Amino acid sequence: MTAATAVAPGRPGGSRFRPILALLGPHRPLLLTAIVSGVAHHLVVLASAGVGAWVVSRAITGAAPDDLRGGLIVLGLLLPFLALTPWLESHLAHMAAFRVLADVRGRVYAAFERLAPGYLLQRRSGDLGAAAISDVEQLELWFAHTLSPLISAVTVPVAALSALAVFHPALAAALAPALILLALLPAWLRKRAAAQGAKLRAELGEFNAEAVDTLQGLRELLTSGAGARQLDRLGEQNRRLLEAKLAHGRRSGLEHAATNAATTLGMLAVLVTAALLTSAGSLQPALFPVAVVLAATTFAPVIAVTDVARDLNLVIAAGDRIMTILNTPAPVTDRVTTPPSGPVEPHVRFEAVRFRYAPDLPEALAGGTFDIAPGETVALVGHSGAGKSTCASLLMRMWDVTAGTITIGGHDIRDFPQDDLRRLITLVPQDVYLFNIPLRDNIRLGRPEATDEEVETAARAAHAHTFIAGLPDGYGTLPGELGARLSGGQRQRIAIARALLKDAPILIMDEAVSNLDAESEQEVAAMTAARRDRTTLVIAHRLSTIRTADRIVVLDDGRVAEIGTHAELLVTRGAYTRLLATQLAG
Ligand SMILES: Nc1ncnc2c1ncn2[C@@H]1O[C@H](COP(=O)(O)OP(=O)(O)OP(=O)(O)O)[C@@H](O)[C@H]1O
Repeated sequence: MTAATAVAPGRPGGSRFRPILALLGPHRPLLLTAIVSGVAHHLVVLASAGVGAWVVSRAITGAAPDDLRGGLIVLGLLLPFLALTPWLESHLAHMAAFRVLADVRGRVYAAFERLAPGYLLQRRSGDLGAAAISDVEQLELWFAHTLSPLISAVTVPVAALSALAVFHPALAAALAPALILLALLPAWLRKRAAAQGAKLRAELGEFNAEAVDTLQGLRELLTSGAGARQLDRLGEQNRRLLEAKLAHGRRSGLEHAATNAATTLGMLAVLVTAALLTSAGSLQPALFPVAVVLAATTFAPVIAVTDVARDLNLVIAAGDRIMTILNTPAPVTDRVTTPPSGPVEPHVRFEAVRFRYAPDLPEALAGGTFDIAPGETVALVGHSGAGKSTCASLLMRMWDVTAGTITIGGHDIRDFPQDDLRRLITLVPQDVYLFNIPLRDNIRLGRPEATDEEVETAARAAHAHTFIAGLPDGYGTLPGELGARLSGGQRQRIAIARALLKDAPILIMDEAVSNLDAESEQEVAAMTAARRDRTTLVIAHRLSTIRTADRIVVLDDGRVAEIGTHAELLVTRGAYTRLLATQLAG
């Protein structure tokens, strides 16, 4: 799925905002108070402008100072509210917005974990980064700068129109068309705006993904001489992003110009009507400036909201992308809350396991049955795509089997809560990811409470201590500082130290395919240490690992072709022998 297709289809009308509003959660009262303050602010501005204009027009038409006192007292009383209400609105709206943003960020990252890895594999990490960071940031526009002005933009014109109607209905009638035009403008352009917003956010996500890809693969690009080509791809994506931004800007500019035209027309209409009414004697001369000032003040909240409304399409698109992530069902869910009672024997069994990654894809596993007895090492071998990694992923419940069962100690793995299941299993992957925290904390990832001594003991057993101790900062070294200076083997030994420290009874090892020739004695020794007394499933590529395994399961196109020891399988001269001849390194 690309970023573009990850965007949920547009929903009509106000329902487009409902999911975004639902993100408010417990911060609703805070935002409501901000909205009330915002509306109060605009009404106070309207009232003070009207009263001010009235006082001025009375003064210049020769009213006695005593006649002005009432108006001046009202102005004095309104003054503190004029100062206080905008501050309250901005402060509370930002407080609510930032809290919502923090909550949503947390929920998006929690969703990443819940969806891992099935959904994440289908989306590019740069695009996910965009969802997690910039899409969430985009919501600030809605919560801090849109909701309150939106409500003011409705209430203030209603109040102004009512006041004008009291002066003379014709004044209200003169102002109404411009206000209606302003209200309809965003609605007219909404469809185009929504499509542009979705496209812009999607192109931004794709650009992020492309940029992250380029940075992550910089070494490969340089060594394969593909740097210029990748730069072209990045340039092409940049051009598409620019086009999306320009289209968005063009519509935005058009909306801005139309807003100005409607405002000017509305002002003119009120001015002309008031002049005609005054000269006809239907409006007190003192109310002429009041009517004009009221009309002018009415437009301020409406213009403020049309200004932000121009970018609302981006908020909707960002909200859609976030909701897509939050609403995607997890590929695996807990069906129990407690694990089976009593000790669990680390005996793993795959029983007629069938699995396909999606209903329209062929079966990756088509009925595999095999056992790994407690303490036994089983090497899973087979050609590329035979289903080895799929077996490991299913055992860790990254996905659920389509048919058949996987059991540990006789219990279906679906009868364990996922956290309990993963406490029983540790994985040493092919590509070890090291977080940019000290090596010692990288090692204690699975057991944060482990002491420094325990970390060192695990590192010694994994034959990682000598090279770590040789680094200037030893166990305090940040992997980021090391850059690419750690070899694949060293990374794997750190992963083995992690596994040893976690001390789970079941171990899955995904042996590195690369650098088979560079296999060091230390790595072999580390692997042997990790396997000792553990039920071990090795996705094996090295002949030395395979030969020392207790049993070998040969997979062929998702089926178990043969099971036996190295010596036994050599005798049968079947799939294993053919595999040895063509693929396995010694
Ligand atoms: N996330 C996925 N989505 C769809 N199909 C997948 C996915 N992962 C693997 N497959 C497919 O499932 C089949 C088994 O793949 P798997 O990765 O288990 O093979 P493997 O034996 O581990 O291969 P290799 O040695 O190359 O890693 C292959 O046809 C592969 O293309």
